[in-house]
Amino acid sequence: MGGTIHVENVIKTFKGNVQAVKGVSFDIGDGEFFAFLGPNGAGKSTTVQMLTTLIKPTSGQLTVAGFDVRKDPEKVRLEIGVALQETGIDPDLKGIELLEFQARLFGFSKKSARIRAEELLELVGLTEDADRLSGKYSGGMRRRLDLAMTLVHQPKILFLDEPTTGLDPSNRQTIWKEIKRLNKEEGTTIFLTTQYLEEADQLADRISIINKGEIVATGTTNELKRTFGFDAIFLQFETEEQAQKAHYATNHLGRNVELVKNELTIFAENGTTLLVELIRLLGDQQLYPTTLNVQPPSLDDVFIQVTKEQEKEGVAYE
Ligand SMILES: Nc1ncnc2c1ncn2[C@@H]1O[C@H](COP(=O)(O)OP(=O)(O)OP(=O)(O)O)[C@@H](O)[C@H]1O
Repeated sequence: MGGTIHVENVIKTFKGNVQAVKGVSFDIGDGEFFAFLGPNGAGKSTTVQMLTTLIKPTSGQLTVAGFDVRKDPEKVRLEIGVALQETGIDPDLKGIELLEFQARLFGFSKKSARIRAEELLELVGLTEDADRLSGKYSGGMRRRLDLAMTLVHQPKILFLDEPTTGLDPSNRQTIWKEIKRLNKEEGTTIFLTTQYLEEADQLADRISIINKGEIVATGTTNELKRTFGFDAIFLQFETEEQAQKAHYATNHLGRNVELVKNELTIFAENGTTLLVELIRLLGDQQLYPTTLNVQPPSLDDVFIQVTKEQEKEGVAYE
């Protein structure tokens, strides 16, 4: 079973009949790096809280590392590490003390707790700050300490809820590097929620996007981009008049054509194939752009597309 997660038809209704999660299902394999994305209020935290045994589902099944979260929450807790948005670090304790304390909670002897604490401080680059009060740590240092705390008992699955929010690029890179290492070298299953789509794009094997309590897309980043994203062909003309003419000549191409002053953007499933026809059509009208480039879809485009389409049409993709 290892670090697997199985979620089937899970519903969570809060008091006041707020249905935060509406029949969500997904599977995560042992050692997989999974990113869970969605707009604010989509149901990400609620799902994470159910998986980490902090709240109970209204109905449906959640199995983490082979254990049912409802029947065996204690067993689940021993297999997982959880770093939530709010760090629960006591500011009046030193970095090393916090880690030793955490290790003792997981049954380490005094001596082995000290050794484990030192190992972890080294791992997250905080050895030199071991004896400083954690309350004096910077935001980035606190996040690294928080990550170290979740690793004390070598969990099979790590839940990371927005681990890099508010961090500068260099601290973000440090955290990314460590999470990547844990996943690739130690085979830790990672469940990541993040508002940085670029982070999910670079790190995750697979992504699910949740919107209004329902999963609207699941796949590798490439699959999602192929299915939901469009290439953007960007053209710039010398004058607005030329751009208007070009707009008129190419209006039927692609999915959508946008004109802003002397710039034209054509969105299409396969932009490179369309280029030949586009250049022919423009040539027929003696229209020659001063700039032309094709941009592949980004995960941002996918995100906007799947969360927007569902709002408009109530369509659910999977
Ligand atoms: N304890 C609660 N009682 C009532 N409603 C709740 C509770 N917790 C969450 N909700 C509601 O459930 C919905 C989903 O919230 P959730 O926190 O899971 O979203 P999220 O995707 O994590 O959002 P964010 O990105 O803003 O953290 C929201 O409408 C929220 O207001």
